Amino acid sequence: MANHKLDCCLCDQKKSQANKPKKLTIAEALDLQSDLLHPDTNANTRPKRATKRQASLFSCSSSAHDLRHLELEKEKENIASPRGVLEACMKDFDSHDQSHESKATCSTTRARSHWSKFFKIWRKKSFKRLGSLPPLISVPKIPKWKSKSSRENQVLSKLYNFRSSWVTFSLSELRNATNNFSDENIIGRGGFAEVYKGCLQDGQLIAVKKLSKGTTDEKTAGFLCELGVIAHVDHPNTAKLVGCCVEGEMQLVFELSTLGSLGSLLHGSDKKKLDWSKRYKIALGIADGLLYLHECCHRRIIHRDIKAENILLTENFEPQICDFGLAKWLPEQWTHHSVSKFEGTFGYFAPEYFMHGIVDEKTDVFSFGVLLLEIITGRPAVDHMQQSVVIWAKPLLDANHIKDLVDPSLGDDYKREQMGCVVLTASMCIEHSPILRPRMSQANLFSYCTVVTLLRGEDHVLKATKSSRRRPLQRAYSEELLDAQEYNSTKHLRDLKRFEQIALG
Ligand SMILES: Nc1ncnc2c1ncn2[C@@H]1O[C@H](COP(=O)(O)OP(=O)(O)OP(=O)(O)O)[C@@H](O)[C@H]1O
Repeated sequence: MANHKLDCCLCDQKKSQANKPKKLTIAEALDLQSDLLHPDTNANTRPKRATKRQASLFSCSSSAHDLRHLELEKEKENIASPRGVLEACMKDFDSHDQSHESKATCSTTRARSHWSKFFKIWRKKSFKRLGSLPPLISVPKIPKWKSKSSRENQVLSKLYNFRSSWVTFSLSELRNATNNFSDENIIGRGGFAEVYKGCLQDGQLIAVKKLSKGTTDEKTAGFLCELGVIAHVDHPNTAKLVGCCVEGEMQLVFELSTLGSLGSLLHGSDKKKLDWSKRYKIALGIADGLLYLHECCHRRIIHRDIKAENILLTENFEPQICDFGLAKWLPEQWTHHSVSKFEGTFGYFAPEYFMHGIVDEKTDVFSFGVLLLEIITGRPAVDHMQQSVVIWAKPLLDANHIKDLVDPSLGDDYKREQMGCVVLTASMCIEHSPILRPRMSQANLFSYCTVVTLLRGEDHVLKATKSSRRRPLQRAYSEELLDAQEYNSTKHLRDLKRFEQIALG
């Protein structure tokens, strides 16, 4: 699960260790982020770090842990978050058995009632196949006077009728599928999980994400968060959940993406497989997936960990966004979500997230811009010298030196017009002011810039956007914040210093 801390491993630990973002101290992270925000800033004006580094850096580690704990507690109480909804209803279900009255608590909201029924069925295991969870807005209001069984039947019929199904697996089924979780079947390692390749009895290839790292609380929280979000997600460019298992360790089962992650291809020995047409297809697909999460699905979802390792590739090089362990639902009326703890992957953090803990669509857009730079240049977000691709690329982007930006392994083998569109999109997405960054509906403009895309009939994004419940174009909180103050270099530096002080206690 993606509960990264700045002081812990910042990316998955796949066999190829080369070119991976490295473990950074807070001070190093601050320096890098300062560079990222101010490539031109004189080194003397950067936050000093030598003495701070000596200050026991990882007192910070324990305070971060405490903050995480606090955040978990807060989220448990917040029924607007997937974790909150799930846990509240698990609790309600427990108490339901002891007292008939407590049922009323759960039925105070349709959402909680819905989840409560779900858990009841799931735990009793009276059947194995469940419909994926319908969007909460579609759950019918059930009059309180109706009998319990009548209400249950209505909810169940909704569950059955809702789109594709996912399965509750037994541990023995997953053991059989993965050769008893043999090391040879491991295809990925993340901060909190090992991922095993497997094959079900009917021949379906699967990836089993076994949450084996972290405390029980962390594992449970990560499992509930990812399950709560992914159950609402259904798009060609998002990972496909097959089911889950709660026997032994908690496990999520996905369709196998045979080519693994974009990160492992782009920064590994199989880079040659990624010619320009594939890279372009991948960029378009990720943009479609992210647009769907932000603006077209039932919930407004901020992924919070868009990076090359979290983009899976099917055998046709169709990208699928995975790892929803950090994802947040934002209620419609919320301008943003604030976090007090930094989770995600260094090198992909938007400035306003790093400085103010602001999470909204624009923070994902920034990460998407970094990802586009990786696709164009073939460089990792942060290389083994801890150099950020953003800092490296910025002068070349500003001077429009496209030839110097392009991955040397591509040579001249790319379509100029497509490359121009992707470069332009990347440079817009990594603007340090979120106001200047496009939304995904705009970031996706590049998919309409080329004849190739139009010939392929990829107007589905436009259609999807039109047909979806369009939200009024609300200004993001980060936009308001930066509008209210002229965000200049001096203020950036002051913010950096303040953050350093908070981080170092
Ligand atoms: N469905 C899948 N098909 C193929 N490989 C997969 C699949 N799911 C995950 N992987 C591999 O496992 C790796 C880790 O998966 P994932 O990112 O979900 O784990 P995590 O513990 O949440 O990681 P992180 O530390 O990034 O949060 C991926 O980068 C990918 O290489």
